[in-house]
Amino acid sequence: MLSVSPESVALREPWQQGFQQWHLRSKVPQIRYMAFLTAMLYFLYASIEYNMALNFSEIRLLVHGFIVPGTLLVISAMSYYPRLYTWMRLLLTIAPVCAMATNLWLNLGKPDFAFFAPEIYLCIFWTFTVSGLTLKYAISAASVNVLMALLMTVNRGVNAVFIDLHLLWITSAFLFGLLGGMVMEKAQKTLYLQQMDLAWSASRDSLTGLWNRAKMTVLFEQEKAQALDSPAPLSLIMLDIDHFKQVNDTFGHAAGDEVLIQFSRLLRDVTRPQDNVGRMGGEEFVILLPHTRLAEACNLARQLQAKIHACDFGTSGNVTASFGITQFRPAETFSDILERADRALYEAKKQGRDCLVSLT
Ligand SMILES: Nc1nc2c(ncn2[C@@H]2O[C@H](COP(=O)(O)OP(=O)(O)OP(=O)(O)O)[C@@H](O)[C@H]2O)c(=O)[nH]1
Repeated sequence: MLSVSPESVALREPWQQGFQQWHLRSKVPQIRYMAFLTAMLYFLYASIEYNMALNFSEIRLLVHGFIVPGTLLVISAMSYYPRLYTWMRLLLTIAPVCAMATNLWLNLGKPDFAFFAPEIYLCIFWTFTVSGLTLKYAISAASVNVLMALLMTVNRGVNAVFIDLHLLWITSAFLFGLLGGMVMEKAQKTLYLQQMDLAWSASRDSLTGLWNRAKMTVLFEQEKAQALDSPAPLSLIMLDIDHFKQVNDTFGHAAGDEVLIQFSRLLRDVTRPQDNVGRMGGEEFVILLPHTRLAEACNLARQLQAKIHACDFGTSGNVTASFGITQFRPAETFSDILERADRALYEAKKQGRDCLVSLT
């Protein structure tokens, strides 16, 4: 069973906004198929009504056989076009209200009202659990419907024997519908958070919270596409803490971990929001710098070096790092640019560490 830790939730930025977008998207297939199925059932409803030779049978045929299913089929078709989603939801919110109003208009005060009353209850329940509307919209539409049904039927045109049952069914439809809608939305929220949790742990280094190697590869591909499109420069810094083995050997593995965490925080603080900082493993880090030339990357590396010098890493005191810096060449892969940065870093280590080497 997956658990959603508050820490990772907090690190995931404003997830509510992400959830709303994800939730709306996840509802699209439901809206598509349920609108289609409901349209088919309305065709059936219209044909039964027509065969019963009721009052207003032409109007019933027009409403239940054309207007309502027509609207539902339009909603179903709109689900294929993302740019129409706002209109699709609006229509879907209005549709049950129109269906309810039409039912009351056609049947209220008639002796056979009770035959057609189930559509009222079903409509309320449908809005919450079947329609595909999110809870907020479903509550709005169902509340309007309940108010309308109550105002129009209580003391007006509904048989006194039937009224208590009528009220019971309206209340039940609303409460069961609301409960169903709430349970579904809660389940989807949990699912979304679990999905986010999995995505988070699959892309992050668990010790430092920086991007891991796999995610850095993906980010590189995205930045590369943008760099080629714009076109714009893209640079990379590879840095490695010097003599880190000694930190572990002298102060213990826990102190070494603390240095890695603090070092990562420093990298995040000094870099810009658009820069991607990753831990490639051990005490080796990579920073991908979009819209940055080699000379600018060297400046940033110098700033980092100064911050590292000035930082007190607790038990372990001061540490230094070596830097390999390079700029992206069109058509090269992540392995290619890493290999060049690694050569520069090796050279920096060879030159005595705590220094920068750049390779074009
Ligand atoms: N505490 C801690 N240590 C780690 C972690 N991952 C790797 N190490 C240690 O990092 C050390 C890296 O040592 P080396 O590769 O010899 O590098 P170095 O001592 O920094 O030497 P230079 O890079 O040549 O300056 C090893 O002792 C690893 O055990 C980690 O997650 N936590």
